[in-house]
This record gives sequence, C-alpha cells and structure tokens, in this order.
Amino acid sequence: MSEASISIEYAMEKASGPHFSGFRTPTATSVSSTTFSDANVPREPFVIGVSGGTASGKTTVCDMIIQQLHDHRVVLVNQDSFYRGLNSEELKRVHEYNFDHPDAFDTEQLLECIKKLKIGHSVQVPVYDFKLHRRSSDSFRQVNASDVIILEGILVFHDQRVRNLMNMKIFVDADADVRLARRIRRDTVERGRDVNSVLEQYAKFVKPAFDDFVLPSKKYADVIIPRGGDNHVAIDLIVQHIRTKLGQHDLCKIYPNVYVIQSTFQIRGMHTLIRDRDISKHDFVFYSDRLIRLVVEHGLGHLPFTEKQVVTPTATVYTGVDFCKKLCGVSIVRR
Ligand SMILES: Nc1ncnc2c1ncn2[C@@H]1O[C@H](COP(=O)(O)OP(=O)(O)O)[C@@H](O)[C@H]1O
Ligand SMILES: O=c1ccn([C@@H]2O[C@H](COP(=O)(O)O)[C@@H](O)[C@H]2O)c(=O)[nH]1
Repeated sequence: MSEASISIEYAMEKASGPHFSGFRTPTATSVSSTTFSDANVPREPFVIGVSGGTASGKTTVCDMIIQQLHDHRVVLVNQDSFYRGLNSEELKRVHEYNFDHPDAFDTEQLLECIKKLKIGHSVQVPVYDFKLHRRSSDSFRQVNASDVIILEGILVFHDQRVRNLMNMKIFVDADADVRLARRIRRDTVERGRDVNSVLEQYAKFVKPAFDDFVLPSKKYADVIIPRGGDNHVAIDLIVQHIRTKLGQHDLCKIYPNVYVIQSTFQIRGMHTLIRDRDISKHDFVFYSDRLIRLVVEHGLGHLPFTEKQVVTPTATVYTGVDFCKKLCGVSIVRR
C-alpha cells in the first residue's frame, strides 16, 4: 500500500486544467471483449474456530466478538447443536454417557453445515436440549450466509477436516477450578442438574476428556486467550485482525475519515486499459490522467468549505460555498 499527500495547489491545478470528459473508444487491440462481471464479487466468509474447556468462556468471548463486529454479518454455530442426542436406552443410563468424547457429536453433519455456509448457502442447524439430552424433532435454527462464521465448542479443533475449514483458531483458557465453579453454577441454574451429578460427571468424563482431547487440541490454536471474556485487550486485537481480513471497504468502518471511491465499470474499464501491455503511450497517458483526475476531484470534495453568497447577473442571490483557505491536505491511499 503506498500513500501520498497531494498539495492543495497541485490538486486545484489538476482540477482546473483541461477537462477530458467521457470514456474514449479503445484502440483496436487494447481491450478484450470479455463481459465485465459485478465489481462486488462475493467473498468467502471468514471462519473462526473457538475452542476451550467447558465453561472457559467460549460463548462469552464469541458474544463479545459479535458485538464488536456489529457492522458485519456474523453468525455463531455451536458444536453443541450437533450432539447426536440419546436414544431411550441411553437415556435410562444417562449418567454413564460421555458427552465429552468426540463420538458424542455428529461431525459429518457439522462439516456439511460449515461447508455450505462457506459457499454462501443458508443452513438449518439442529436445536439441542441440554435438559432432555436430545435434539428438538421439529425445530431448527436457520443460519444465513454471512461475512464471518464463528464455530464454537469444546472439540472444534479435534477433527482435522473441521480445522481445515477455519481461517483463524482461538483457544479460550481459564483455570480448571474457575471452570468447575462456573460449570456447577451454570448446570444447576440453567441445565436442570444438581451439584452432586455435576461433580460426578466432571470427575468421570469431563476432566478426563479435557486432558485427552481438548487440551491436546490447544496446539492448533493461532491465538490463546487467557482469562476469557475478561481479556478485553486480546479480544480487541482479534477483532482488529478480523476487520483487516474482511478487506478494503471495511477500512471506512474502522476509520471514519476514510472514503473509498466506489468502483464503476468506467473506472474498471480504464484500469483495464492502462494495465494492457499493448496500450499505446498516448492512450496510457490519457487514461492515467483521467483516473488521477477522478481521485483528485473526489479528494477536493472533502476539503473544508464555508457558505458564500453571490449576486447573479439577474440580480438574485445565490447561496453557495467557498473553499476555506486553510492549510490542509487529503491523503490518497492506493491499494
Ligand atoms: N469472565 C467471566 N466472569 C464471570 N463469569 C463468567 C465469565 N465468563 C463466563 N462466565 C460465566 O460462566 C459460565 C460459562 O461461560 P460460557 O461463556 O458459557 O462458557 P463456555 O461457552 O466455554 O461453556 C456462564 O454462566 C457465564 O456467564
Ligand atoms: O446433554 C448434554 C450435552 C452436553 N453436556 C456437557 O456440555 C459441555 C459442553 O458445553 P460447554 O458449553 O462448552 O460447557 C460438555 O462438557 C458436556 O459434558 C451435558 O452435560 N449434557
């Protein structure tokens, strides 16, 4: 990316110089006849995986990222939605069921869902009930195509195929005692459990599976967030990175004083001409000059002006504007 500041004098001189209007007919060999497609080619969504032990703060961190990216389309997909659910036999012996083992999830269905979202399709995600340990038979959550897809769950880094779909992998860290305390509170308040059953499940399944599957998958993380949702610095940095990855137009959302000149077919046509190695020197100079003029004129529109009244030849008053002759500049950033 190169940056150049233009002086007011230069800008005014360029803007008031000879005016080339219109898009000249290209010379015979300069442009191919391919039809231009829409300038806004849809980008592939940015997929973020968020893993970590139970009650480490994964959901909290995801909610904070989503809140900060409020000006983008962001969707959250929970691995929990892909729990297979228990049949009646398994339900009778629910205390023997290991919900923390990779086999408890329908990973094939999860893969299919993320692949579809990545190519811009909407999907129906199952709704899992933690109290009944089964999926709702008649309701689904519709998840639409988005700019950012966040996949959150204890084992989202376990399967290599799922990992490969991710552009960024975050591991949320919290001390084991903090997580256990949170889990007891959450499961008794929200998931209809009693303290004894939570402790029993934790010792029998949750902790061993954390050591065997969750912790070993931490090595795949690009970023580790200690203290989860309390770590505002880490979350801010992650959001900045995502914004950068989302591209050029989002610069305007980060910096309120950045204006992007909207690309039009005319502009792209001229860019095509000046990049064509067969263009004549005369046409190169002509179209480069015209492109520079567009940028300069756009920049001039952002200079400070004050209101000014003038009297017209018919003796009426016209209220217009006059350039404030202050020392100022407009930076032109080229990507
Ligand atoms: N930084 C925190 N301070 C206090 N409580 C928290 C914090 N982060 C999460 N919690 C609480 O702990 C529980 C689990 O958090 P959650 O974000 O749902 O974790 P996870 O998605 O990893 O299971 C929730 O009840 C939540 O309100
Ligand atoms: O029916 C169920 C399904 C899952 N669990 C427990 O949930 C956690 C995963 O959810 P987090 O929000 O990441 O904590 C997992 O440790 C399972 O043990 C359950 O208890 N019952």
